[in-house]
Amino acid sequence: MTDFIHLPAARLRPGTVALPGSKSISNRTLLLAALADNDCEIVSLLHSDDILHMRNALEKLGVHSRENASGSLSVQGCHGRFLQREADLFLGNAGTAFRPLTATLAVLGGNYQLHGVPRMHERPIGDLVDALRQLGAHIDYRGNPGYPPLHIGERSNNGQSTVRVRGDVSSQFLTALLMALPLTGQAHTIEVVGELISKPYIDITLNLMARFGVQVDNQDYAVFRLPENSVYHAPAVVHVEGDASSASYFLAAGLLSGSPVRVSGIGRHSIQGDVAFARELEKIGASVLWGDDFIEVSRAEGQAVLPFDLDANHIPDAAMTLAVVALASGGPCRLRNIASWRVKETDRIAAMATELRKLGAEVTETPDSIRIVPPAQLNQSVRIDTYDDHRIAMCFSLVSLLNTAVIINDPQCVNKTFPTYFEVLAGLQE
Ligand SMILES: O=C(O)C1=C[C@@H](OP(=O)(O)O)[C@@H](O)[C@H](O)C1
Ligand SMILES: C=C(OP(=O)(O)O)C(=O)O
Repeated sequence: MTDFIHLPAARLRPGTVALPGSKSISNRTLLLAALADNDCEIVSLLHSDDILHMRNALEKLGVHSRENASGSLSVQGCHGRFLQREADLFLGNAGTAFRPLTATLAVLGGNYQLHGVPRMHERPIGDLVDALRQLGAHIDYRGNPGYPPLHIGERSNNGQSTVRVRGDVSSQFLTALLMALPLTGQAHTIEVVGELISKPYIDITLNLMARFGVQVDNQDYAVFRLPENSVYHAPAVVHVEGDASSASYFLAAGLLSGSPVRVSGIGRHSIQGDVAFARELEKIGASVLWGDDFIEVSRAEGQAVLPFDLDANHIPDAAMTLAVVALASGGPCRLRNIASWRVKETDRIAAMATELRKLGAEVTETPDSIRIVPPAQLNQSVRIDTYDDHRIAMCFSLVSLLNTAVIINDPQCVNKTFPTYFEVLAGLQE
């Protein structure tokens, strides 16, 4: 039986949402804290499936952590070497756990099985495996070549000091390599082959590595140099920012409803590229207020939501929210340079096209873009399928702010990054 949530057409009151922690920062911080040569307290960590997969994996690898009365998590660093040299790790559909753990375990060596949900076994990892093999890593594909599940064995030698990795399928391969290479103790150069996508996620990686004491020289996102004798050393406390991709639903709600909606936990100094979503909203009619710890979006009376044509490569996750905003724009909209959508939780270009058409939009897809012509009037009470993709569930919930009731199938898929999403959205309603 399909579970679903019925969202009646709704109006919002002005309100504030305290964002859950950033998925990208939470999983990077957990791994770096685990590898550090000291202990670290992590504040405002995200609680969701993707983070549980990383935490469970680290526990199986022998990393001790403790939840404090305040809700923070203390992690005991393992000095760049896991106690457990054999483990079977189930990582769900968490790219930010699967890719970095693959690189870390391949560099450290051992006897490890890494697997996930069926969709994870369709998400490419070959470019990362090819890069790790240049370092002498032993990795076998246990299913289809180029995809999980993987077996990781002992590393045979120190391999090359210059490693080449493709950057045009997922930036997570480069992130994984960057975080793992300091564990060799040697100097390394990474050369990125092909144009790197999703660049702002590399900024998050480099920012957090620097906070853990490892400075990487970034030459135009094409060549990265890591110094020898690097050791991760944790700051006493790391505060995880609110999740900027999760913020996109509420910021869009501010534009669509016109009622001021504020998100707290991120602000003008955020290290997450997805805060650029607010700037894109500003270009299409939003009024945006930037604080140190909040972003607020509203729309002036009489101001329309405008159509757009955007290269969204820098904000692949938040761009899905724009695809739904397009329904309110009164004209053709296009999102370009988003080929990576096809290899994420589902084929997101195909899925968004199918679901937007149910609402009456005319949609054209290419291998790396989507064009959306909104209908004069949206179809009522459409059932949106979610393809086990949290972002499809969250972005289509915004249809309820367009005088249109909508049904979202299998809404529990939001557990990947935002388990309380529908309660928080309901809390903003009049
Ligand atoms: O490094 C990260 O934290 C992420 C990188 C992005 O993936 P790609 O680099 O595959 O686009 C993004 O879509 C994902 O949700 C999180
Ligand atoms: C692509 C995403 O997830 P992952 O970290 O699994 O790649 C996402 O959250 O939109």
